[in-house]
Amino acid sequence: MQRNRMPYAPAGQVVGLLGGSFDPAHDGHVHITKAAMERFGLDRVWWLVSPANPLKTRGPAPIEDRVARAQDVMQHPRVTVTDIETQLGTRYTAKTIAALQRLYPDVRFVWLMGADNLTQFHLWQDWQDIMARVPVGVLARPGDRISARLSRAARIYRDERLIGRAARLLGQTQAPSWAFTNLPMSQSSSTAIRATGTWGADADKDTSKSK
Ligand SMILES: Nc1ncnc2c1ncn2[C@@H]1O[C@H](COP(=O)(O)OP(=O)(O)OP(=O)(O)O)[C@@H](O)[C@H]1O
Ligand SMILES: O=C(O)c1ccc[n+]([C@@H]2O[C@H](COP(=O)([O-])O)[C@@H](O)[C@H]2O)c1
Repeated sequence: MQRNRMPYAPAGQVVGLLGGSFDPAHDGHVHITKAAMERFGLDRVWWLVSPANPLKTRGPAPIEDRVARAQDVMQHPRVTVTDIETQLGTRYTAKTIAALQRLYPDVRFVWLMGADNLTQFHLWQDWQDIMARVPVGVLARPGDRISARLSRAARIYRDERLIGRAARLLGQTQAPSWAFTNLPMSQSSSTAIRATGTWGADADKDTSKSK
């Protein structure tokens, strides 16, 4: 893990940021990461294993455990699993992105998320500041394709959406801009894994989505 060490990215590269609880990481995360690199023209992706999602009431497993699992699951030369938010002392995405832009002024960042997060994106702290700072790449997720497209963020930023092949230029565009990509969808979810009782101290008690 890049513990106490910030990851490297050469000047001019486009780095996708996939923030998540990763409680635990699964093949759906791997699938959208590879798809995002290809569909959005990213040079690298950094996974930001979150100290805790501000909108989730359920406390996640210890970050060391989540990072270790994420590193087992995600092995790719252009993907780095990080605990950047713990190092920066940030929990809110807007603050994390602002800090990264200060630290890496020559790198272009793209925020990545599944369609379920676009649906509630307008509830995130300073979400319009995130839109103003970085292009956003959204990946289809089972059950959330329609609600994401009807979401408040999608409606407000309707004219800033890159359609079709233009999405490959996402990292080169000036924010606000965003793209939604359809892809063969993965049914995997951390909630489902926790429900099997194979992950986390309280996994067999937690069978419901805690968002
Ligand atoms: N199967 C999937 N398809 C598309 N996006 C996904 C998928 N699984 C996770 N994501 C996205 O990856 C990011 C991190 O997800 P997260 O760590 O919360 O996993 P999760 O499976 O959604 O967890 P939980 O079930 O606990 O809510 C989020 O932006 C989420 O939307
Ligand atoms: O900044 C916020 O207000 C905010 C609210 C909800 C979620 N997020 C971030 O969204 C990412 C996805 O969270 P999760 O729990 O769905 O994997 C993760 O990086 C969270 O920190 C951020």
